[in-house]
Amino acid sequence: MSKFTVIDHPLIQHKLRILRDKNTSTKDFRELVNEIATLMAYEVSRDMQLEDVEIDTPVAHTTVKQLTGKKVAVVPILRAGLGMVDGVVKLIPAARIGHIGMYRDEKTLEPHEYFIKLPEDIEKREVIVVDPMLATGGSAKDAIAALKKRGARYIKLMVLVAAPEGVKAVQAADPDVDIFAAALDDHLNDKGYIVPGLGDAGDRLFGTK
Ligand SMILES: O=P(O)(O)OC[C@H]1O[C@H](OP(=O)(O)OP(=O)(O)O)[C@H](O)[C@@H]1O
Ligand SMILES: O=c1cc[nH]c(=O)[nH]1
Ligand SMILES: [Mg+2]
Repeated sequence: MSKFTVIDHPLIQHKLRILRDKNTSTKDFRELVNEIATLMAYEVSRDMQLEDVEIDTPVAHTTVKQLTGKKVAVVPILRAGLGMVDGVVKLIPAARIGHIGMYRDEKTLEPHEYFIKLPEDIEKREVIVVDPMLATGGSAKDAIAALKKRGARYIKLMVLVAAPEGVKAVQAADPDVDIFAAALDDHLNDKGYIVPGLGDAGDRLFGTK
């Protein structure tokens, strides 16, 4: 079974409270999604490997740590995942970016893939899939399956708001994929929206409704 971690740092909780408010503007919503993504990336990257290297400071010769190991690819699930990319890249500037386009049919709640473009060496990279919302889990599961089909092996999923249904579904389908969320909400309503949630993340990010 994969790990499910809620990163409930006070700064994240405070920013998420503003994000959830229906009166928050598109401009603020966009900024906050990126800010929370940056704070979460700090924790999501905690297990990155380090190696010892020797350097000279102005005062002495010493052994220090530097990053080694796998390079990173950030893969947003379009559209809403795009809102988190800059926030993650702020901390991991050398990351490559892949894109997976996915929309959820409003009636059936089934996900449909409409675009995919990944870094060529995706099989060697640690992949951080980003999407603000994990609802039924259908979109995340299909995105992960599309990545695995193309060779990706080291995958993490980072979301802002998760529903218990979505966490369970991804853990069952992908026991190798650790999930990180800023909050675990209560349930899904009959339209597949997370309750209390924050509404339609894509529409709020891009101002389309
Ligand atoms: O867990 P699920 O039940 O699959 O729902 C979650 C998905 O729904 C939203 O995308 P949406 O389909 O609204 O597309 P958008 O990002 O273009 O708005 C959200 O950003 C997730 O990708
Ligand atoms: O609550 C939800 C569920 C799916 N997608 C969203 O954007 N919000
Ligand atoms: Mg949407």
